[in-house]
Amino acid sequence: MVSVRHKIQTDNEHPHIPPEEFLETRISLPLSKSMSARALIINALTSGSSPLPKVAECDDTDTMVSALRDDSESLHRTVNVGAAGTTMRFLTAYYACRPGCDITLDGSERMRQRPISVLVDALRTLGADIKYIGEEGYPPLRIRGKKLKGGELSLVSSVSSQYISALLMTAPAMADGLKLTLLGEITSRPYILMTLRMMRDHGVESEFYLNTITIPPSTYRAPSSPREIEGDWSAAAAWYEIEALSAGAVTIDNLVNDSCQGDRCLADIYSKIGVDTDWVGEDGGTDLLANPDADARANIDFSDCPDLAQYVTVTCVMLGIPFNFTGLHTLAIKETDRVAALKNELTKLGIMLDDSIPGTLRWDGRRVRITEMPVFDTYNDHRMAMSLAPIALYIPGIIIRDAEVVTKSYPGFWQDLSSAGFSILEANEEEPSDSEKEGDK
Ligand SMILES: O=C(O)C1=C[C@@H](OP(=O)(O)O)[C@@H](O)[C@H](O)C1
Ligand SMILES: C=C(OP(=O)(O)O)C(=O)O
Repeated sequence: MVSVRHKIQTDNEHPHIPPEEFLETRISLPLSKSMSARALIINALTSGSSPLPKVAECDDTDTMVSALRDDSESLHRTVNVGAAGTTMRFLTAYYACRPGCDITLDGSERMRQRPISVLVDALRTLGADIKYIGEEGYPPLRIRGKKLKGGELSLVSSVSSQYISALLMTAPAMADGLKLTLLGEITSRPYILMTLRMMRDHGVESEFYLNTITIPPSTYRAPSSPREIEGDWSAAAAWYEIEALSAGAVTIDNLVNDSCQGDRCLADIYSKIGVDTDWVGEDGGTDLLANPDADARANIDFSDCPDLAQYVTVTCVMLGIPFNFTGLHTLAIKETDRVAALKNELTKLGIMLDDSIPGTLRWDGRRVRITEMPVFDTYNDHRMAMSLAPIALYIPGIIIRDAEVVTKSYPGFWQDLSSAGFSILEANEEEPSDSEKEGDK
């Protein structure tokens, strides 16, 4: 639990930012965990020695690194992926097509509630041997690896793109390759394109025409120099939020404009709610420049970029920008039910969000005055902690419980916030009661 303050003092209703307390910082973001996960799986599927780029240093990537490292030592074991959904889904397909392995794949309590049947059904149709150990449709899984037959398959694509990426990366090793027809709305499409692009870097061509992706049987080839893993655009969201709320000077060192990460659309989203991006900023960095619009209203579809929703929601409520967000149907099966978590936590700021239409979140701009210092819960979700922390710019002294959750994707988050001028204090778990305080005297 940490208490987050910033030098900027405001009154809650009418935030003001004294010029002498100007926020100025230069940040180097953690590397993309999505690119890292793909680089690691593709590298493991590439025969011979393949140079591996520098990957992210965070819980989700560490889990994947150790699972794949231990893979050469034992084919029969239990692998626990903790809270890493991408790792869970990618390893399921990886082990299913790895002849000779017999793996029990498990995760955190929450992972056991995150559905995986779309992927398991698909892999079984392609010839895989996978059994549910506990509840049907959810981890843990027992996977006995074998050469998969592959072939033609139709798949519901509105639940998670991770199932699709997992199948695509293992497709070249299938006897007949894979012809995958995506049914329904495709969620998180840019992540699928990232997968295909990184496969192409390793010599595997594919065709994505209308809603069908075709990958012939083929082998991955090591590129002469591997694609560098970029700074994480999803992690940049906290800094766009900080810039929007502080109107300070935030420079980011390692953002790629022509990125293969779909969350690059962050720059476009924030240009509509008050932050411009100057790509050729100070000393080669990217400068974020607040450009507030008093009449802004935000209508945003998050189906291509679900990981940005929490940051943009908190930004809008703090800036008083009414919104209508759509494409949020997958948020219920992430680290927590993110819409429910946002609704709960923002009531602590006197804000009522409306999620009566499934997959949407709306706010009409009204708030009621709060009288208590908010103590925020984080629901084992790194993005709850990171999106709520910037509220300290308006309400110094907020408390964030279980602040260490950020290590899932951004272990240096609190350190980076400190260097930007926030003061992060360890808060006592239990406030002393009045009688205890009396007794101390
Ligand atoms: O493939 C990936 O690297 C990811 C895909 C997205 O998940 P969904 O496809 O389940 O939306 C995203 O939310 C997740 O953080 C990372
Ligand atoms: C949803 C996320 O991760 P995962 O699905 O990999 O657990 C995330 O990082 O926001």
